[in-house]
Amino acid sequence: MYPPPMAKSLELPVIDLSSSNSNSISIANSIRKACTEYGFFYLINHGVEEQLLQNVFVESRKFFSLPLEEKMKLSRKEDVGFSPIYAENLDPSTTSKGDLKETFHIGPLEGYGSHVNQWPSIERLPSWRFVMEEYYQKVLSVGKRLSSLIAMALNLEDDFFEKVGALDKPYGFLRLLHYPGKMEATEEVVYGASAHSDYGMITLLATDSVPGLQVCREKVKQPQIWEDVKHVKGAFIINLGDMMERWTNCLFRSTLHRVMPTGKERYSMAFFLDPNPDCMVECLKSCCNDSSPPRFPPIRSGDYLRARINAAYYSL
Ligand SMILES: O=C(O)CCC(=O)C(=O)O
Ligand SMILES: [Fe+2]
Repeated sequence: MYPPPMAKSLELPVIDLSSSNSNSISIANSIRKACTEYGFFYLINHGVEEQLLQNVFVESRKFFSLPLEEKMKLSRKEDVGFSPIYAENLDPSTTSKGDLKETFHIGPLEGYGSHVNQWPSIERLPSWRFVMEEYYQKVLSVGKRLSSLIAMALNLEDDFFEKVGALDKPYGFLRLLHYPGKMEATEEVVYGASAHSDYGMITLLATDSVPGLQVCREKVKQPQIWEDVKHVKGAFIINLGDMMERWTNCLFRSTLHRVMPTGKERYSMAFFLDPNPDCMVECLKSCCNDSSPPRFPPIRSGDYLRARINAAYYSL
C-alpha cells in the first residue's frame, strides 16, 4: 500500500557559510533562529565540492548494486558495515516489519572504539574506500566548523564542544542509504525510514533529487503534521540530534523526521557527528533556571546512543 500523497513542502532556512570567517556572528544568529524554530536547515557554500558528492553517490550505487550475498559478507559488526532491508526500525514504538532501506556504515577512520571499518574488495570496487575516506574527512571538517557556529549561537566559546569533551575525539559515522523503488504488495504501510529523531549532535545529510524526506515540527502535538523537505542541489540538509536538545533543554530542537516510499529508488548519505561516547551531556547553565529546570538528567552520550541503536535493530 502506498502512503498518502506528498505533503505541503516546508521552506527551511538557508545558512550560507561562504562568509563565515568575516561574518560569523550574524551566521551564528541565523543558526540560532533555525535551530530554535526548526532544528533543520540547509547549508550552502560549505566547501564540499559538488564533484566529490557526485562521486560518493556513484560509489554508493555501485555497492548497493552488488549481489546480496556479497554485501552480506560485510554485514554490520560493532556498528559498521552493511545492513539489509528491514534490519532496522527507526520507530521502535511501532511493530512494523522494519524500514524499507539498506545501509552501510563507516565509523571514525582512526578506528577508536571497538569497531574496525569494513571495505568492499579493491578488485570489486577499486576507488570505493578512497572516495569514502575523502568524503568522511571533508564532511567531518564541515561538521566541526558548524559545531563552533552552534556554540556561538548559544553564546558559548567557539571551542566549547571540544572543551566539554564532546568533539575532542569526534564520533562521526557516515551512513550510506539506499531506498529500493519497488514495494511488495502489503497491507502494512512500510516506511523508507520510519519516524525518528537523530540520536547525536549534528547530522549532515546529502540527498539525491528523489523526494521522500518529511519533518514533523511539533512532535507531541496530535495529529502529527508532516511536511516535505525538498532537495536543494549541492546543499546539505542539517538537523540536530537528541544530544543537542538535551544540552539546550529543548531550546534547540531534535526534530522528528521520516522518509516515505514514493515507488522511486532513492539514495542519500547521512553523516552523524556525535559526541565522544564518554562525554557527559547535561543541561547548559544558560538553558535552565528555577522556573525552567532541566528536563533530562545528565547522561553519558555513549550510553544514550547505545540504547537507541539497540532498540532500532532487529538483528543485533
Ligand atoms: O535518507 C534520508 O533522507 C534521511 C535518513 C535519516 O533520517 C537517517 O538515516 O537518520
Ligand atoms: Fe535521521
